[in-house]
Amino acid sequence: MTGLSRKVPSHADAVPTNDPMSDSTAPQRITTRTLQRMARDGQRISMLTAYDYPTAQVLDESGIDVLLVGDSLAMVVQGHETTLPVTMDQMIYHAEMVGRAARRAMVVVDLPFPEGQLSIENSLQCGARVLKETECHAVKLEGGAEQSERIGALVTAGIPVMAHVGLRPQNVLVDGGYRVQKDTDRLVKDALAAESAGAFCVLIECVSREIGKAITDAVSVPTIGIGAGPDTNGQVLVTNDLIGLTSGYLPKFVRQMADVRGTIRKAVTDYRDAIDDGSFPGKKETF
Ligand SMILES: Nc1nc(=O)c2c([nH]1)NC[C@@H]1CN(c3ccc(C(=O)N[C@@H](CCC(=O)O)C(=O)O)cc3)CN21
Ligand SMILES: CC(C)C(=O)C(=O)O
Ligand SMILES: [Mg+2]
Repeated sequence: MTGLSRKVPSHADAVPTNDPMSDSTAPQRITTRTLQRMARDGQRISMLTAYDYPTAQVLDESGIDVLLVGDSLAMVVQGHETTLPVTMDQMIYHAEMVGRAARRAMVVVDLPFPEGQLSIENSLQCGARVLKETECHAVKLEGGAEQSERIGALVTAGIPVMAHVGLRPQNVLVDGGYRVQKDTDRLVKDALAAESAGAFCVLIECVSREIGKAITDAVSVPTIGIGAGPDTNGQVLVTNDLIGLTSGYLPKFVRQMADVRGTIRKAVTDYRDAIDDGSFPGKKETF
């Protein structure tokens, strides 16, 4: 432990305001500046994926700082083998639900394959759709140095960008699988290029602890790791992995903190058994 502490904020921390147009019970929204201040003050940033309204609501109420409408929804919600099939329209549909639910958290939306690889103008259109059609606040884009120009154009247009370096799941077919990334020089260069281009934060996936620290030391924007060790400014996981809703293989970096599949299975089999033996509906559930 490093003695760093993490205040768990809640909706009770709402900042009162005299503005009659603003909801005085609303908690103060996490922004790009909040994240930068947290990183500077040594306060760790928590981030999780969210794909729907009720889940986003409970994550937001629990004090998670950043919600990610990840393109992992292709795998954990849609049941695809990779993140490649999910479309921009589908991302928008889920981003609408998550944006509607989040009151305190900043909400970031992945640009799905291949929207972050086509023309810069196309990426601007996608980023603008996220800001105009959903109540979300930023986009995330896989890539580093080679994405500098695109990141710059998005930020200039008023669209905040989180860069995603290290393992890039949208490259899985080229790479032939998900591998820990080892090229320190290239990874540090990617993060520095993303920062210079205007990214407000760098997400680092699947690298050694040493590389996670080297990147965090090299850049002045916050870093958020997934499988990047404990020295990044924040951590992110796929919520379904965290709560035990994912079936099958879990990456080494996951800590499964609950067994929601088991909880649902028990509720559902209890329900089935209660129908079976005639005990449901009982007196209390009958008019
Ligand atoms: N459910 C889920 N969780 C995730 O974290 C996740 C997704 N889906 N989909 C998109 C990407 C893909 N991710 C992955 C998937 C697998 C590994 C993996 O198998 N890693 C190996 C390392 C192999 C090596 O040693 O190079 C491991 O052992 O964890 C890593 C990241 C992270 N993302
Ligand atoms: C794994 C995280 C970082 C992500 O990009 C996603 O959920 O799509
Ligand atoms: Mg993603």
